[in-house]
Amino acid sequence: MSKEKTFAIASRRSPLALAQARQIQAMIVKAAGISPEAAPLQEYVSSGDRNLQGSLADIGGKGLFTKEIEEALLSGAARFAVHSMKDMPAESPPGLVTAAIPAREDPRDVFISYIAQTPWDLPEGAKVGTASVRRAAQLLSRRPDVETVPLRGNVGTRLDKLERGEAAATFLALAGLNRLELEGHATAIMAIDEMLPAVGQGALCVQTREDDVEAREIAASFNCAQTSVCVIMERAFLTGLDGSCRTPIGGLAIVQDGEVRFRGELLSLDGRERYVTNRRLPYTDDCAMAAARTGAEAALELREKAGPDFFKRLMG
Ligand SMILES: NCc1[nH]cc(CCC(=O)O)c1CC(=O)O
Repeated sequence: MSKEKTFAIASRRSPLALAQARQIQAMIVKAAGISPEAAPLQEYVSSGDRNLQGSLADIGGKGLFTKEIEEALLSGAARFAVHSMKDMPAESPPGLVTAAIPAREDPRDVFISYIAQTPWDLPEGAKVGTASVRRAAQLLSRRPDVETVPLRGNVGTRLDKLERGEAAATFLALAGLNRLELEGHATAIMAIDEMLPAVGQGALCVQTREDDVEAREIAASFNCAQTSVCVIMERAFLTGLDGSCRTPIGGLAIVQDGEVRFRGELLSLDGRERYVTNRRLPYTDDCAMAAARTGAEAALELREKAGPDFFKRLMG
């Protein structure tokens, strides 16, 4: 491939975003046979990173962390963008596509605390810091006595806040800790049936302009077919329920023994209501459409289980 061309990669400026972008940079360099200088990282400060007060749900939900980067792609300033799949809105903005979903990192959450080994042996009434309505509801469903308090900021900031005693414990995605080589901070890894991860957790989204055939071809070479199918199923599930970030929703698909195995759950904010669905689909080379259908059906099942007033109660 041509050595004159540059393939700038747009990323958020947080340490995690940059670590993710560097991983993708290595894949691009290898796939395109270019030098790292031909695929420089470009850093952007997103509106989500600038407004760290309040809860994520209050300041505008999904899309918050991706807008500036998408503009860089559309203007041609960058050829690739790297995002956490978990932070991506349901639909691609006009003119952009998801060109690759590389192999997923560990999707599980970890528990971090200086005073307890697991969430189940926290002292009564302990303050647990999390800005995630999902993690809060999942915790409260089994530990209704604990108090959840907001804990915001990037991974490093949250670890610092915990150390300073702003909360007795917190939860973080293991994928993020692994990418930052901070996994030593984990006190315990949460089992999937204790804390079902967020849809897309641990997966990355490599975005390009729709008409950038060259960039799309490079990205396609490191797409992971299995991860893509899993993410398609999970995101169809999320879209079928609510993509706003304001509803406690977990969803994870895994390819195992020739099947895509999906588990999804919907909770009330206080964790007292919890609705679960499990699905299986034979895994084939062309099961993406069926995966999307399965995810949507799972969402419909939970809508029916939760009842017509569930979302009204949630907001009210
Ligand atoms: N919402 C922020 C965010 N987006 C992606 C990750 C972790 C990495 C991943 O899930 O791929 C995190 C931090 C966290 O939840 O601990």
